[in-house]
This record gives sequence, structure tokens and C-alpha cells, in this order.
Amino acid sequence: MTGKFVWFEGIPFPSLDYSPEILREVQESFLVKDEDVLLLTFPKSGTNWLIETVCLIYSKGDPKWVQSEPIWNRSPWVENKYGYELLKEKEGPRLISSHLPIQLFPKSFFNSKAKMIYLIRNPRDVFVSGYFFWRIAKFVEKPESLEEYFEWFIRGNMPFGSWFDHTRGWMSMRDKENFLILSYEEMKWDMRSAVEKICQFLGKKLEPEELDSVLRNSSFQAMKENNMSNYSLVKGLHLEENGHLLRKGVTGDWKNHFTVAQAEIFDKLFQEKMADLPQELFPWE
Ligand SMILES: Nc1ncnc2c1ncn2[C@@H]1O[C@H](COP(=O)(O)O)[C@@H](OP(=O)(O)O)[C@H]1O
Ligand SMILES: CCc1ccc(OS(=O)(=O)O)cc1
Repeated sequence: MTGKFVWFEGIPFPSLDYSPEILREVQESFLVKDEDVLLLTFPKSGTNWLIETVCLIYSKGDPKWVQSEPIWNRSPWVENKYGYELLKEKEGPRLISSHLPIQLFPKSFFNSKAKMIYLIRNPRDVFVSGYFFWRIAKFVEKPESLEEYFEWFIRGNMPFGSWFDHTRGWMSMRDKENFLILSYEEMKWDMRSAVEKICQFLGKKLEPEELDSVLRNSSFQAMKENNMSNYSLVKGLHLEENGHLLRKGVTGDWKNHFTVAQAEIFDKLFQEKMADLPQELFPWE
């Protein structure tokens, strides 16, 4: 992996609106406010699903907001120029998205009471989802084969760096009361309970019919049909014409793509890198 990336502090960022200057400024000077809510993920963990869900919780299940404003404006990315400029101007409580590793995150967060949701997903499914997504993205070097991307992934030579380092880094926050760890798997297995967990964490109360509407409007099908959330607005510009952000939306797709040898290498690496963390943190293991 060599071209079409912006490198900062040893991490490759997409060549879309990211620069070392902005990344440094975000880290040093972006002011996180106590009332902000931060949505943090490694790419392809279900970021957009989480954003959609939290937006719907904020609108008490009313789909007007998610159907009228692009997802990247509702919860802008703090680390790219577009999102950073938008966030600096935003009044009141903000939703903020980020893929940044902990060591590059705005320093002000660590002295604030802002709440953060860290969404994790089985890295094997993150791998498969990423493989198909980066092949339709125009702003990163495309992996030529699954084998090549496997090498990138296990070495951490890929957009936003190593999944293992990212996850280990943020997991160090797990005992803080303003930090919630959620998994893509628990959202898939029991979305009602996952939404209730998010509401409890954010101090939001939904009536039963509002909760039903959150579930309906954040479903895979609803998001796939919502042009404000499915990235169809940037097709041709940033994504290939035939590309879909919402691809399959399932757990365990990795079993359709890994060879036995790759699965063994991955298991061994996961054990090596994550052994000292409580295994309950990883519901798919
Ligand atoms: N409402 C939803 N329900 C389930 N999965 C969803 C979803 N919205 C997005 N996803 C999945 O989340 C992944 C994209 O993650 P991110 O938002 O972090 O880029 C894709 O996974 P797949 O490629 O496995 O289908 C996409 O299909
Ligand atoms: C606007 C094009 C775009 C940018 C970033 C995306 O997601 S991710 O940051 O790579 O997870 C998707 C589409």
C-alpha cells in the first residue's frame, strides 16, 4: 500500500478532505463541549447505522430529520475539513462522528463530560465490509485482491491504521462513566435492547411508539432507501456508480470469504493482540 493516502503520525488517512494541518489542529484546538455526543468507530463497524439511530432517538422517532439532511451534516466528522468547519460553527449540543484513534483525538475531550459511544464489530466482518467498500471508494488506494487486503489489515496498513490498535486504545476508556461500548452484533441480535441502552446512556426517554419508529426507520431496508443516509448523493463523485455503502448488513459474512488458513492466522493474531482484555467485551468471540 503506497499511494492515494494522507499520512499523519504513522496512520494512513483517505485522500478526501484530510490534511496533516487540520488533523493537528483538531487534536490540539478543537473544543469538545460537555453537552456534545461523540460517535466513535473503526471504519466499517456500522458507523452510519449508529449515527442514524442516535439521530432518530434525538428526533423521538420522527424520520423528517434523517430524510431531509445528509448524514454527514447531522453528525459531522471532526477530522476532515468539511466536518471540522461545520462543527466549529454549530451552536448547542452537537453530534460528532469520528474514526480517529485515541492518540489523535481532540485533547479537550479527555477533560470534558461529553458522552462517547464506541461501536465495535467483529474485525473479520469489518475486514470483509472494508474490502468491498474500499474497492468502490474513489478516495483510497483500492486493494487488488482479498489476499492483498488481508496483508494490509493484519499489518494495520490501511485507512485509519490497525483495527487492533484502534480498539485497544479506545477500550482503555471502558471504565469511564461517559463512555459506552456497544457492538454491531448486539444491534443486529436485539436492536430494541440496543436502542434502550443508548437512550439510558444519553438520558433520553422514548414512548413505546417512538421507539418502534426508531427501529423501523433505522432498519437496513429503510436506510438503504434513504438517499440522505445511503451515500447515493456522492455516487460518481466519491463512490463508483455501482457502489453501495449498505451492502449486506449481516453478521458472520466473513465465513463466506476467509480461507481456513486466513481464519487461523486471524484467530492467532486476535489472541495475541487482545488476550489481556476481558473477552466479554467481544460478544462475537
Ligand atoms: N441499518 C443497518 N443495519 C445493518 N447493517 C448496516 C445498517 N446500515 C449500515 N450497515 C452496515 O454497516 C457497514 C458499513 O459500516 P460503516 O457505516 O461503518 O461504514 C456495512 O456492512 P456490510 O458491508 O457488511 O454490509 C453496512 O451494510
Ligand atoms: C463522502 C464519501 C465517504 C467518505 C467516508 C465514508 O466512510 S468512511 O469514513 O470511510 O467510513 C464513506 C463515504
